Amino acid sequence: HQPHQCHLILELQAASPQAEPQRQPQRRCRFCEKKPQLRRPKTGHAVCRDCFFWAFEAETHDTIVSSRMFSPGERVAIGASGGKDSTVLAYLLKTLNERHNYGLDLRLLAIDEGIAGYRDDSLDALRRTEVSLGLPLTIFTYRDLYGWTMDEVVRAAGRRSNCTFCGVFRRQALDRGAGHLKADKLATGHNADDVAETVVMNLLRGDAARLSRCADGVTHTGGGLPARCKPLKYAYEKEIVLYAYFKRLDYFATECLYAPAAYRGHARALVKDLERARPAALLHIIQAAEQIRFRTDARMPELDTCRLCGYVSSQPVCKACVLLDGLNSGNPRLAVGKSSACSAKQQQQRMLTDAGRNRAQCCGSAGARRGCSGSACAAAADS
Ligand SMILES: Nc1ncnc2c1ncn2[C@@H]1O[C@H](COP(=O)(O)OP(=O)(O)OP(=O)(O)O)[C@@H](O)[C@H]1O
Repeated sequence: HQPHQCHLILELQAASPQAEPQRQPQRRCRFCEKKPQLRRPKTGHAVCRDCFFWAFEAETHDTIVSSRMFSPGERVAIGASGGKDSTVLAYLLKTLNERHNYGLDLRLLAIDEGIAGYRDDSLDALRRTEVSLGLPLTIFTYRDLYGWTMDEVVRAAGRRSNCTFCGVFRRQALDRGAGHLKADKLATGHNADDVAETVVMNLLRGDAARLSRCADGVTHTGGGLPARCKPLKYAYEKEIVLYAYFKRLDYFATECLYAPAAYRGHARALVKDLERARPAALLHIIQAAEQIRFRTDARMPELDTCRLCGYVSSQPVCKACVLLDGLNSGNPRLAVGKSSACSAKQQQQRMLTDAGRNRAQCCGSAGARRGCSGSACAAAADS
């Protein structure tokens, strides 16, 4: 485990019953006769290691069953980065699939964004997980899908907007990867902290459309894409770290070299603060978001398909294609910036005209086979 994760473990151990003189030390685990080894960050219960495993696994099973996340016979692509959340997710899905006979065909799906010294190392950890869990791993790279690595994007666009590029590309890359694997579902390791942050962020942005679905355990993207599932949506990040630690799971613990997005950082700090004051706050934020109902006449964006790459989009041209166009035309910042509705429309119109011309000149439907890296051709290659 890397230093910052060890720090978290020490912090958690410091909060354990043995180390807390002012609290009455508990002699017995909350659920059995054994000595407690930790205090659960989520519930405050003093528990032994085995009962912690049992509770954590039972809660994940309950999340899966209560939201009817999977059906027997489905192929599930697990978005796996080699980090703690997705490593725990892969381990849990394999364990629960066998224990409860879900009947799922599990695959590991990784996206290599091309960040030297970060993703290459985490993929090494993931390859070890592939072997230890015996789940087949497929890796897609930004370089192959978009013609750019994130290191190159950062060199071209600077560090201010790197999370925008990376997030938009990764979302689509995971959809494309899952489509390639013919997966029915795409499971990700988003945990309770991630979901609570997203709820707060969407609330602060006044983004009603995203707020209405960001706390759902299963989200249907439409357009023939596999539904996205979050089996760890009620699992606290601290408990995921403890679970991985006690199970001795092999994962890569370093943060991305390109700092996290500024705005999400505010939401994260706020949520962590609230959790410190009252641990149940995370769950309450998620449960509150699940209950929100929108007026039936509220205008929601209508989902369609991008006319360039064929993936789901609420605009004629999707965000990934717009960002890619900015990079390829040497104007990456323009693509990220908040352009007026009018100039955004003009840019999309120009892209559609250019794409029509290019396709007629070089690609057609056979373009993908000839190695064109344009997004329209990449989509044709996928389909
Ligand atoms: N490069 C990737 N390849 C495949 N899946 C990914 C990748 N990056 C993120 N994901 C999926 O999205 C989830 C949330 O991503 P996020 O960027 O928040 O990472 P994280 O919280 O560090 O998770 P992890 O600990 O799994 O890396 C991950 O748990 C994983 O399922």
